Amino acid sequence: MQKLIIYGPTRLMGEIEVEGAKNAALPILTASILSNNRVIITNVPDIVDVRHTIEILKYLGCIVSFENNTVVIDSSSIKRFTIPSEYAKLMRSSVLFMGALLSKFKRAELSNHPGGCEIGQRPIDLHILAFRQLGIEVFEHDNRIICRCDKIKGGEIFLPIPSVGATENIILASIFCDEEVVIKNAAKEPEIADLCHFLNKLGAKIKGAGTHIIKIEGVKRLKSEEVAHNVIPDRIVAGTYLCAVATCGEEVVLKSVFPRHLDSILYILKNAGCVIKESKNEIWIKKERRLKGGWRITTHYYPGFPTDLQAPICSVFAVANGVTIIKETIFENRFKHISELVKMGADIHVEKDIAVINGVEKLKGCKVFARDLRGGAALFVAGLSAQGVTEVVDADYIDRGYEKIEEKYSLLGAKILRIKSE
Ligand SMILES: CC(=O)N[C@H]1[C@@H](OP(=O)(O)OP(=O)(O)OC[C@H]2O[C@@H](n3ccc(=O)[nH]c3=O)[C@H](O)[C@@H]2O)O[C@H](CO)[C@@H](O)[C@@H]1O
Ligand SMILES: C=C(OP(=O)(O)O)C(=O)O
Repeated sequence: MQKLIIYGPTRLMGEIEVEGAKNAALPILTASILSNNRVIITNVPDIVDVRHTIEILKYLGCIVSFENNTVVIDSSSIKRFTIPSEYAKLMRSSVLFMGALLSKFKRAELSNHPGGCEIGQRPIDLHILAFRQLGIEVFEHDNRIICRCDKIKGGEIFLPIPSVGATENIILASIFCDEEVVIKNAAKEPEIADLCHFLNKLGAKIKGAGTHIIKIEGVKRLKSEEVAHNVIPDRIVAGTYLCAVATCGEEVVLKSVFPRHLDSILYILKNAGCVIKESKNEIWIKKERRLKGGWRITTHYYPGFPTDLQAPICSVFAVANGVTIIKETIFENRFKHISELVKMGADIHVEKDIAVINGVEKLKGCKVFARDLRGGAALFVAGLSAQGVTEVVDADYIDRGYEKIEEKYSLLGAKILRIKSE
């Protein structure tokens, strides 16, 4: 078990490089099993979910190395098409191996419902319905999902919800489809566009990534040459830095970032009183005065306000001036950080999917429990700004998606100690 001890209050100053995106790296690493040659993926964050994905790749038979944020994968000796329960349970993105293995072997088995943070029910009904539309037989028994097909049919698949995972799984399963597959109401998240960019480098024919209509023209085979790909910057990690500066104050430059992926949060922070300047790959943020609350923030699919930044933005407005209302529309159980923020002195009330935040002057450090990845990040941000010592217990959740968080924030002046215990 990991604990982070944060000595607040902190003012954050300096420059920081934003790491590669977890939610792009995970599907890209999964998709690499389709390649006929070595793939070299750079800018891969060194986080627990990436380590787990590499374990799965090795279990399947791939030869994988991971050094200096670069993963090299040789999948020529891959022989298995089953993801055992202990791996499936580790993280949500284990479900994406279904689509990739179906393209590779026309068979796939996930021996458990995909795991990950408990932020809602997170069914996979849309993935399964879509697979069936592609002509794949899907059997479900207990939590096991077994898929097989002779070929992947083409056709139109309408998603009633623009699910990120379902969009990615359909794309992965359709690479060798007989006729064109058209996904309507596809998710538009930049991480999906990055996955498609990588697959096209491998030789797939995907058009429309980043829009609501994605078209996959089946190919007979992928190219045989080695492919390299650099993962896009993590907009949620970048957004968390922005929230940290907006909560604690002072001046930071984020480097290696795509500002256009962060429009929704930049809009709020600028209007709340942060001074922000952007260039192509950098964001400069300065916060000198207490921010103005009084906002209504609703989480939405991209390019709306991301659910993954809902928890960190709660910490920002917990200490702003005025009442801010936050509505979580994507996941049913994503307010677990609120009771912990209240322990730190925040004045927040939750009613179903709405959190009403009445900003207080200051938070005070105490012992708090991370219950999921971004909720843990929110407590971390709150701890940086709080008076005194904050102990974030179960920081293992944070390690799923933030690379060496205490080292990165120490570079900006934070004082943080990591304690590992059994
Ligand atoms: C690894 C990864 O990329 N994770 C991201 C991905 O998760 P994930 O791919 O799991 O999220 P989805 O976009 O699929 O989920 C959105 C909503 O659709 C529902 N749903 C989804 C699939 C399905 O078959 N049936 C169904 O009802 C979910 O319960 C949720 O309420 O997108 C989420 C929404 O931006 C982010 O919070 C996660 O960080
Ligand atoms: C919910 C998240 O991840 P996952 O879908 O992998 O659980 C997240 O990144 O905030």
